[in-house]
Amino acid sequence: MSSTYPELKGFYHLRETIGSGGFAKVKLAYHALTGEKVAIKIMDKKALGEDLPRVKTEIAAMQELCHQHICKLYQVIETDDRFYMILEYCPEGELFDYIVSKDRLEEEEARIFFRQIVAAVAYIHKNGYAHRDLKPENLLLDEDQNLKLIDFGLCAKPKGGMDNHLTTCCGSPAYAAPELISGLEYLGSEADIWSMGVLLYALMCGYLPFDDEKLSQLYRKIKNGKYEVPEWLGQETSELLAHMLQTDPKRRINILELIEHPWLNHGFNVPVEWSSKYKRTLDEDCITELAVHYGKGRTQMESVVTKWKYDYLTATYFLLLEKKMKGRPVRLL
Ligand SMILES: CN(C)C[C@H]1CC[C@H](N2C(=O)N(C)Cc3cnc4ccc(-c5cc(Cl)c(O)c(Cl)c5)nc4c32)CC1
Repeated sequence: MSSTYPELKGFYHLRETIGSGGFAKVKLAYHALTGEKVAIKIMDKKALGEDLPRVKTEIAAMQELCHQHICKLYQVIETDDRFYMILEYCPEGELFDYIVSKDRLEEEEARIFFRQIVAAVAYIHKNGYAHRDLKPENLLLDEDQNLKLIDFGLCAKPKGGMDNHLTTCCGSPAYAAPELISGLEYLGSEADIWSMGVLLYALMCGYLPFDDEKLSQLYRKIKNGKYEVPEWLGQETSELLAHMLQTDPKRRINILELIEHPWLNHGFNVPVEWSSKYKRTLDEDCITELAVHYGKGRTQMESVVTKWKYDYLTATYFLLLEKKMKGRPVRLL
């Protein structure tokens, strides 16, 4: 098998295919030095065709974004024919399937998930990115039922910052903001808020606020902004949704108001923790273990790791840190 993917031999032990998305195949694998599970997204350059830029966009974004509710990128391998992205493994799959399996979520469970989604989106906006394809299919569940945001292929980092407008119409139609589908200039942050409104509705209803087989009809419904409010939503949830699914982007709730919104904070005495739990400073124990393993001095090890080349060393450092955060021994095999 490893002859098919020679670049992985000795570094990762490949297992079964766990999913495929468009132009990518995702396989389960074990990182040889730590024994930790990873997901490897494998893309064939020829098959990518004009989607090649999306891969570069996704890689660049994920190398910059390091957050507890964003799927972690550990390593990138590029060959003449392929891209490999070594990613954080999320065994419970897509949030989409979880909602379908439960028909719809109770308010308390929806709130826990939505706080994690808002935390991830606040973090990427703070770092100058708009995701532009927020939907339950792009939110995965890890083994602790925590959400991890994926698929940054359509994200944008507007030149000059988030106050600058975008024009490309992209993302999934049912989650797309009215200004985005009208071909108008739009702000990525405002479009993401709309998509999160559709997401919250889908979490609590199990179906979409705007839906139609005919794309032109769907667009008309989105621009009209009218949707059904089932009685189980309750007053406060309906008000929040109305403020997120506001067709005028200038009157739509913004991310800072969203973080403070009473609905998000019901039963919580701490606001949404949107900053990253990953520290800027290197973890001593991980550096020590790496230095011993590679027979180098600590200082030399630190300077090599901080180059963040997203090579096998970067992956090994992050996976050692993962082991430490899960209370497992910080040891290389
Ligand atoms: C339909 N989608 C657009 C793609 C689908 C591919 C399989 C994937 N998956 C699954 O479907 N399991 C059932 C298992 C699974 C486990 N861990 C994963 C870890 C990362 C990813 C992942 C996939 C893609 Cl295409 C990415 O761009 C990124 Cl950043 C991350 N997918 C995983 C994954 C879920 C999404």
